[in-house]
Amino acid sequence: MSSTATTPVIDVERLNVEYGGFHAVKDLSFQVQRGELYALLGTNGAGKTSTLETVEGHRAASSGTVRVFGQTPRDRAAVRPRTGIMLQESGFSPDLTVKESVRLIGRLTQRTDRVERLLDIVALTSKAGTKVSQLSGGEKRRLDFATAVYGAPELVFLDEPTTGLDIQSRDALWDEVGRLREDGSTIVLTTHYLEEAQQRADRIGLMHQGVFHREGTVSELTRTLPATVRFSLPPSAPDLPLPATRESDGTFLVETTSLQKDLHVLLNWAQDRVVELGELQAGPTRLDDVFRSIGSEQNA
Ligand SMILES: Nc1ncnc2c1ncn2[C@@H]1O[C@H](COP(=O)(O)OP(=O)(O)OP(=O)(O)O)[C@@H](O)[C@H]1O
Repeated sequence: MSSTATTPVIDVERLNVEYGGFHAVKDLSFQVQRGELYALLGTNGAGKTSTLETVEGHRAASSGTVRVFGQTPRDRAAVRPRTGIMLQESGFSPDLTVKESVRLIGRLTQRTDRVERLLDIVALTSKAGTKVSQLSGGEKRRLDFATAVYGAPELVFLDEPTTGLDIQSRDALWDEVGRLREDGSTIVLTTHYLEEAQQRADRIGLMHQGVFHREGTVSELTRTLPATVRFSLPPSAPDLPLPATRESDGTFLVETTSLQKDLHVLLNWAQDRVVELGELQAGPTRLDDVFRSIGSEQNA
């Protein structure tokens, strides 16, 4: 591969963000490659917004380097036309209509698109002439998304994009993200909905107190923690074939790093001894568990 092909879309080297004496982001380094969906996740106050604002060019780093498309994001003229941004708080003028707001983004970014196409994606066609101030919270989020993906930018930042959206809107949003990715766009996502990140992210940076607690693919992050099997047993059940702990609600919990094998052992045992496993649930480690481990590792 040529060096251009391997140049990351985002390259952050030893980024520090300080507010007065408070060190919010500490020597953070990461890269996002072209076409990746990278999720920046973390506990409250971890430093995600501070990091994103710096990468988006809205905030100067205290030290370290940030490159977007190989250039400094502070050079708005170079980076803005190639970037779509959906912030947590929209900055629309309340007096503009939905259609005018989308058009304005076209002028600001110098990208072209069909306003009708975008309004259709976010189901705001019937609200095209409505003022932004008269939209519901979810409709404003959808308008934010429409403007972020206007003109299919090469890089799209989605800051908690699905907060407050109904299921139809979420599905439509992820469909459009899928289309953008097919065309090679790079997506940076923050969300507190861990399932979304687990399903969709290629890689995750999990921040805590200004540093990465973990970084990697979903399976790299979850691999270090056991999967779980839960079930209840009738009172007279024989001894279990593998170690389990009894929870306060009477159910049994098996923690395992070999989910398939141990589940097989358990099911065979139940079949042979005609034992009914009630409320049986088996599942791989979830990102929630990785998040919870942040607190327990600290307390250990
Ligand atoms: N302007 C500021 N002045 C002083 N401290 C700040 C400022 N902005 C953020 N901080 C602090 O820096 C830390 C990181 O904040 P940041 O908003 O980057 O976190 P976050 O990961 O986005 O959190 P959340 O998930 O709660 O939105 C927090 O402790 C916050 O209180």
